[in-house]
Amino acid sequence: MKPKALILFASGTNRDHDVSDALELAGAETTIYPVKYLRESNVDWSAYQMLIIPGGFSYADALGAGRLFALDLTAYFTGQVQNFLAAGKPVIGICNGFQALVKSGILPEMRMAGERQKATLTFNQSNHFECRWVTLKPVSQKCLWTQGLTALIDCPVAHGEGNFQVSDPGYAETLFQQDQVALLYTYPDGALADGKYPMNPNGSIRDIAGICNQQGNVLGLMPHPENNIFPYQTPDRANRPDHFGLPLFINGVRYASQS
Ligand SMILES: NC(=O)CC[C@H](N)C(=O)O
Repeated sequence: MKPKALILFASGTNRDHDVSDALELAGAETTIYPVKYLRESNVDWSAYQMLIIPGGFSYADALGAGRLFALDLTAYFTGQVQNFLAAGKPVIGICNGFQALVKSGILPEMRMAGERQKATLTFNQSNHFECRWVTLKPVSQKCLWTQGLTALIDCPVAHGEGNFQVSDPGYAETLFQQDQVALLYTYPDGALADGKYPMNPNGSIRDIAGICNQQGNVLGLMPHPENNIFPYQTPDRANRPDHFGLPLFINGVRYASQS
């Protein structure tokens, strides 16, 4: 049976159909629900095996990108989200979704009440919106989404607040040691970006493009692998035919169908 993916939509979300296409191509059945509808209905989230928080400009990025979407997750849907996390089901937040997962305290690890935030996503170092293609190296073997991926992924970024930073400089190293760094920004040949712009498009510490939680089921990433799933989407498809974003979604769907 195809695993069912629940895709959340808030006003201003715009990559919901893109991620839906990627997941369906990877073998899932998807439903896009406006959070407004979810608040007013009694949809049973436990009928879904995957939870997706897509990219966009939810609530016009008011008070900081992803912050109000984060409130949806922690205020309106606390129980459903906690159940998803506790069950170890695959969860992915892409770009605005990553911002929501970080600002809700779900990533990098579940934040307890009163605990200090260990990481954030802030304004790009360039001080402007970055819309460009980047190359990613999948790293984490703990993260179910990136486990076993060997090929680099080419895909676009499109964000103003994608600069991943940590409150304690040592914490970035901890994330590496705990195998929570899922994806890194690299040069097109896979060499680390080493902070160099534009390979690292936003100034993220240690070239971190995506992280997972300690359990490895929740992935958050700034770039958009869902926008490189068909050959015609790649600007350099003659030379780089093997750097699609689809394998990441196949991993998530495979895991969901086994559990
Ligand atoms: N593509 C996106 O999800 C963008 C996220 C957010 N609106 C930003 O600009 O940072």
